[in-house]
Amino acid sequence: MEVLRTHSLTKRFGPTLAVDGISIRVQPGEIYGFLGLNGAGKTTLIRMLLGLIRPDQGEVYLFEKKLSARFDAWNDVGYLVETPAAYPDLSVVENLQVYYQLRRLKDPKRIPALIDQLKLGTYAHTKAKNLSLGNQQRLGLAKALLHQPQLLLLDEPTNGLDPEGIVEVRQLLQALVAQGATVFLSSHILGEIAKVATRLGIIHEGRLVQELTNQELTQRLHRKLIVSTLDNPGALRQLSTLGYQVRLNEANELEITDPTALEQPEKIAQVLVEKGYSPRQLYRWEEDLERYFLRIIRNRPA
Ligand SMILES: Nc1ncnc2c1ncn2[C@@H]1O[C@H](COP(=O)(O)OP(=O)(O)OP(=O)(O)O)[C@@H](O)[C@H]1O
Repeated sequence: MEVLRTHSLTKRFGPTLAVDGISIRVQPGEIYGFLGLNGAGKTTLIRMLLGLIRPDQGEVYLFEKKLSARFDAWNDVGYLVETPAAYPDLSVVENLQVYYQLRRLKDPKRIPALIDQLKLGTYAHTKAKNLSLGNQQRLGLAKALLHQPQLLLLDEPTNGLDPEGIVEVRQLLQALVAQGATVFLSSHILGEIAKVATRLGIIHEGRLVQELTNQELTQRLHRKLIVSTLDNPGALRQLSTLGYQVRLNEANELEITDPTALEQPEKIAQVLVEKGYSPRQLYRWEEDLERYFLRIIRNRPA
């Protein structure tokens, strides 16, 4: 069963095509990370997944049920979209009590357990309007989790959190998935999302430009061996003669992209020493995630 599926989902705001024919499938137990720059269309997509805005075209299926006015599985969905809304003059506990009653929950231990889980204990009686952005986000997450939903739809869930909070949310999501939940979350930071998502969708200008697993992401990062000697043009000729893929970069260093050279850089060092081009420096360079992300969105087909 697919927990979430969209078919050619499209939304236009005047001249802006905010979401352009997006089809995605999310399986149970996945943490699907939806990644895009500001304005890429993430929030619009999540709002359509929640029925908060109506698509111009396409369909959404949650738990294989088509989203419509008759959709009846909202109790299985938890969400956090943009800055979480809370009753500003109610405390953290009171805010959660409102949602507890609206959801007709019957487990009085649930609220203290969540306050504990989201490390909101110190602020339990603080009015929502006086919380920091990070703690408002924690309260938003607590509300999303209150009814123990099977599917969580989270728009930028780490917004406003400090590095420790980001790690805690990551661990929390992993724990929820271990208990059987499925998560769909958006972010504009690949480095962050790559740490938690099992699969990634990259969105740019409303279009899904790439989908890949975390493993595929690691394999697709560019890697090269950077070498410098006292005579780089001479070393380049030597290595080319031996059949290596090598070039001089803008800094006049040797860049070797052969997989064999990357696996065994010591062989390159040995060859260069034998031919009289002793390396002064030799290191492996790996593309970072942000560079990868920018490369993918810039190289996309028109
Ligand atoms: N209600 C609206 N009216 C007009 N344009 C809108 C509306 N909502 C979104 N847009 C436009 O649609 C595009 C996608 O916006 P969206 O908020 O979905 O992007 P996003 O990826 O969530 O960005 P961010 O990370 O900044 O929230 C943007 O160009 C935005 O200006």
